Amino acid sequence: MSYACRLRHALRTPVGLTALAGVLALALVALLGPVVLGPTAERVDTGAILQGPAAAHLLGTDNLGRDIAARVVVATRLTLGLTLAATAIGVLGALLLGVAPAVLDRRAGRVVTAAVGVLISFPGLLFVLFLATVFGVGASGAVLAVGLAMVPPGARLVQNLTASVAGSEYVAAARILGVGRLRMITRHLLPNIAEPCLLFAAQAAAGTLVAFSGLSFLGLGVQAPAYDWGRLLDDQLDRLYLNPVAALAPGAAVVLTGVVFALVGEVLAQAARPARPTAGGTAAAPGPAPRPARPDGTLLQMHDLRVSFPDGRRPVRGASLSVREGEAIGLVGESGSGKSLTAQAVAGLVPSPGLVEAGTLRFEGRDLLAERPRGTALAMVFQDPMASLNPALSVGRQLSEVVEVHERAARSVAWVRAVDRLRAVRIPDAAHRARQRPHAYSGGMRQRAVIGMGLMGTPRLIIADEPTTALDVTVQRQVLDLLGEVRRESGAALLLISHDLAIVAGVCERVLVMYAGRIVEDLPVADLAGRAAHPYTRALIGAVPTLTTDRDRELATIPGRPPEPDDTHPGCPFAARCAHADDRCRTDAPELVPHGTAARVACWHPLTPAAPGSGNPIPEVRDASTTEEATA
Ligand SMILES: Nc1ncnc2c1ncn2[C@@H]1O[C@H](COP(=O)(O)OP(=O)(O)OP(=O)(O)O)[C@@H](O)[C@H]1O
Repeated sequence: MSYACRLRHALRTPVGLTALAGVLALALVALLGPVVLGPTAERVDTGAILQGPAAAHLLGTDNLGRDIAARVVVATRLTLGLTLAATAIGVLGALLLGVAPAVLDRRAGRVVTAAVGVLISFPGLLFVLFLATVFGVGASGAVLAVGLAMVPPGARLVQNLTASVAGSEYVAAARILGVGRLRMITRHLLPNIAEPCLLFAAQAAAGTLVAFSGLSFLGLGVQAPAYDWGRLLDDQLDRLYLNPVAALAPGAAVVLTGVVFALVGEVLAQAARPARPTAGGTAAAPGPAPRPARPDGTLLQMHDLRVSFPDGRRPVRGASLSVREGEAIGLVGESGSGKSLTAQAVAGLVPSPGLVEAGTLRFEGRDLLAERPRGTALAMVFQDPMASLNPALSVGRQLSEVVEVHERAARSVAWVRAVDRLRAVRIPDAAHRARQRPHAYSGGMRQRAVIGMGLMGTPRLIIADEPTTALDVTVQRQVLDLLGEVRRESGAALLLISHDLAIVAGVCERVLVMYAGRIVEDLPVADLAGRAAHPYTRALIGAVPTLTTDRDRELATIPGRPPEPDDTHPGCPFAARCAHADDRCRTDAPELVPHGTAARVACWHPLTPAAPGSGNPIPEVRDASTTEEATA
């Protein structure tokens, strides 16, 4: 549903109708008031000075005999005009300073954040009075003072909101897509923070009205002969006990208008509220023309990859792997072993302040430490499809954007391709569904849409990081089948990250086992059951439930815990949990070296192949029934 549709819907609610009536009434009074009652409000009548309420003068008269009711009505235009001008300054300033840290480079962003932090520490009222004095007494000085005083708290709010959106996967995906700063702000950041920002703007308008009236009341705002509600309040306050209605009327006008502003904010925010979804993501990166991969067909070449953080954590400690054209490789390991960071290092998505170093990190022959992967050659599918889809954009728009940005394709052409790709990933009624936003999709459909997004270009490698973990077991199989199909049809290679050996065994040809930031074994899937040589791989296999697992026995678990990412012990990281470890294992770390004809292992005491039939057969892909049995 478009914003206009949601706004129409919100306006039909009781709050919406009240807000609409209030806005219409204010607009009417502001437009027609000075025209109809202007002469009455200005007419001096020395014969009727300081009169109380009567039929001729509903709220009485002032010290020049002017009709107070007419003056309150006429003052509406100036009061609203000044309030809206100050609010516009405040909101614009808040948006500019609030979004800046997310799009500027890190140092400039920090300066802006620090400046806002300093400004916000001044009490608001003092800040207004200080600025009003700086800009001079008068309406324009007061507009600037009130507007600028609103900037620091607004900017802090926008900064916080932007930071949460900027950390999402769809923004990361857009960033490596090469989406420009302006587009990033208008398409990805602002639409997703619109709801709280609109509420803030409405509250700010109400606050501005009060602040403005306060300044005029203090004699720092509007100056005679001009008048707004604040000035009228000031004029009548000393007669509060003689003619209370004359003093209260401008105050009541301020309160009622503030209520209308608040209602308007609620309606706008309601219309901007994205129905909260769930999402995963696809990322593809920009770059020049394709370069052939290495002649031996190696697409991704990684040697001694290290990812570290300034706090001393070193979650990836020398991972080495290679992926050849069209190959499907599974990367398995316990939670925290560094699988995701390895994938993020390839895509250039390691979160700040993580440091990525490597002996070699090449994709299509291109050094990834120096340049980004080419165009749409690399597609990423993340775990949570909702986090990688922008909740404020239709799914079709998000897919089209990939080719609009990369191939400068016309919108209509990009849209046709988006619908086609959604159809390819079996989204039913794709033409209609493309116009919907992600919340209207089921979890499985979202993940399929994310895979479709990866297919908008010409991916040579798809990195799927736990793509089925967030999904219901019944749709896991569909998504895995789809990944396999996509790979066969597009010829792309697949790096499938999972903590679940069964999933990897069902989809991949080769398995890499990761432990404490290193690859400890690399072997064909067919060898998993009987020929795994690393004790850790054997233990992982032993922990996989199968259809023949005795339900009355507890599943095998690996005793002990993996080392923490800041652990500095020398030797094999698995030594403390390994039944075969000796002194050498505890002091020297083994390298990943060839083992047999088709495998590599990092172990001083690789195990000999298990006797035929004694290995734990890995079930193809755990489906709903197996999982239920396993957990029963
Ligand atoms: N942004 C970060 N800052 C500091 N440490 C981090 C950060 N991201 C990850 N780590 C550390 O790196 C370790 C490995 O993280 P990673 O996400 O790569 O593990 P994983 O094997 O993918 O595990 P999981 O299956 O749970 O996602 C984590 O345990 C954490 O200690």
